[in-house]
Amino acid sequence: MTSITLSNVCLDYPLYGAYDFSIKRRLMNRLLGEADGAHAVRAIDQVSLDIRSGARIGLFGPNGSGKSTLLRLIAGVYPATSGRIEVRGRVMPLLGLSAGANLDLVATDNISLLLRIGGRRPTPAIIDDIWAFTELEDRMRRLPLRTFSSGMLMRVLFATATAFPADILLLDEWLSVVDERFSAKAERRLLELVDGAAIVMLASHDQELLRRVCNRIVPLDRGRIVGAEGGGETDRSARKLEEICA
Ligand SMILES: Nc1ncnc2c1ncn2[C@@H]1O[C@H](COP(=O)(O)OP(=O)(O)OP(=O)(O)O)[C@@H](O)[C@H]1O
Repeated sequence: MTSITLSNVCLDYPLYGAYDFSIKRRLMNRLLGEADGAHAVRAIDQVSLDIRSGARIGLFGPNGSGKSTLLRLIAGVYPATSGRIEVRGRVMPLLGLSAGANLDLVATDNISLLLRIGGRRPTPAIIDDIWAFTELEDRMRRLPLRTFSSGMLMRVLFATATAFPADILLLDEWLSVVDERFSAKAERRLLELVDGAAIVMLASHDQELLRRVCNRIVPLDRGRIVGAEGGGETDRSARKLEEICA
């Protein structure tokens, strides 16, 4: 049974670097009237969620409310500072351009690496299929990813992450960088995966997209779930989205 359970989960990002401890920085803090000692920002604050098969969760909230961080916690990119996270099922995270890729490695090595991280064996046929989906020139296979434009990079990461079906899809504002034609093709592939997945979690500011895809909205603000969040049918959640956006 595919499921995601979070119990009182918190995540603090450490802020400190050597600069925070310098005399100059402390002096500046005094002059600006800021207190010494704030070395972490709490991005997720006591979040509890119980998500079962069939859930299409929309994470909604203002910039910095914790949507991306929550998805990264569930994907296992970050460990929780406190609380408990239990994920049952094969997870496919599409979390943005910085997640998972090694920009100094050539494109095909990145594809192999990402497949292995996902528990798949990268055969030449699988890599050929993934590359064909990107529609990029063949010579680019052997170039390091740092030489790719953000749209090209997104094509490679998207094609790799979506090459196989998954039980749980985690999507963070995904298709905004690619050009229109690839975006349409990618959306078709994504919608097929959404149909096949047991659980989908989508972070977005796009109310229309959330309305179309989700049957439950989790509104976040400053790392907390706000309002009377609860599971429910599409119409209840859609109404709730209207209320949240009002
Ligand atoms: N690497 C980081 N180091 C320190 N603080 C961070 C880091 N990443 C995010 N934060 C902080 O954590 C909080 C939550 O950020 P997060 O990116 O999860 O929000 P979000 O809801 O996805 O925002 P947006 O809608 O702008 O994408 C914010 O206060 C942000 O400043």
